[in-house]
Amino acid sequence: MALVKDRRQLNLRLPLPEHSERRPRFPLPLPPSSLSTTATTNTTTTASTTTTITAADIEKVQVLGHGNGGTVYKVRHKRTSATYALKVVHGDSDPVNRRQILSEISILRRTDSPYVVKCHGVLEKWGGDIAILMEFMDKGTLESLVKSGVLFSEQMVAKIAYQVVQGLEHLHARKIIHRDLKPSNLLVNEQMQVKIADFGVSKIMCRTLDPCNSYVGTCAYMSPERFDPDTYGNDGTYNGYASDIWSLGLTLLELYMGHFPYLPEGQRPDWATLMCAICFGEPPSLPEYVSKEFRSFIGCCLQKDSSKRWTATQLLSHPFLQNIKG
Ligand SMILES: Nc1ncnc2c1ncn2[C@@H]1O[C@H](COP(=O)(O)OP(=O)(O)OP(=O)(O)O)[C@@H](O)[C@H]1O
Repeated sequence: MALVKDRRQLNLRLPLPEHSERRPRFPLPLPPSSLSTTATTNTTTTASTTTTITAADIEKVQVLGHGNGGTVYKVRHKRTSATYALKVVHGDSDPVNRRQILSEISILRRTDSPYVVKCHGVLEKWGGDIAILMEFMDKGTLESLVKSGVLFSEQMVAKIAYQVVQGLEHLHARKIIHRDLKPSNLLVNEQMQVKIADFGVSKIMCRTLDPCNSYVGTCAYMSPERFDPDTYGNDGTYNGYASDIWSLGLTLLELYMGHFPYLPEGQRPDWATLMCAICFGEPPSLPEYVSKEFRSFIGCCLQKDSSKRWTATQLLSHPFLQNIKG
């Protein structure tokens, strides 16, 4: 069932990465590749095949969206007619944005999961720009579906939850923390496959529980310990893995409720009020009529004390996700 609703857009970003992440300055070499990307400028090789794709092989079809410092295009491979998404960060863009796309490339190259958007390669110089060739997700983002009025049933939320938790388990096993999980960073295709995307502010942990005290990502989906590590974190630091799980809980709640759960529908967010609600208020909850499995699953994600929050691996065995086929 679809219901068109007038929705407000949350855009509460704290865009500056922690200081250490702003160095070194551009120009930077491309991160080492585990894909079979060629060294040739303007050339890339897909991960799954040995076909080499050059910039001349693809043509832009349309703009899909704009992110921080970059543009995502729908592109077509001229010979095969295969469709891809091409994320381009422009040559003259802010060094922070260039650093973020290099970090995103590095992370995408470490991942190989049906639940994480696939990187087919990197076009090192597309007219002076850096571009990532990705699989094309034809239904856009979960945010765009919510905004268009799609109402998600409990069953649909469970199917989405299963896929995102699988994606998070894959990332966390590789010590990758997403740090900006939200409906606009979850891509969907016609088969309702959901994949985690946008690793611009993600972090690869050197040690399992490295301190991770940076305010990056979107404030609205940040866990209490990211605002107040002393109260809700572990020895004044925060566990980034657990923080991704909090963002997952809020995201699923938003899908089901049709609006950002901390605010009544249509109310404009106010940063200070929101931060107080996250840190000092009770976590948002589901209406009474939902199943006990659904309520429990959200409760396991939205534990204010990060040490009580379930891990991605634990969530995969939660009753809410049983009987869901991947
Ligand atoms: N692989 C893809 N397939 C289809 N559409 C995509 C794909 N990747 C991105 N898009 C579209 O392009 C838009 C911009 O994506 P991008 O990752 O650059 O930034 P964002 O997540 O919207 O913003 P920010 O980078 O500021 O967090 C997305 O919102 C989505 O609509």
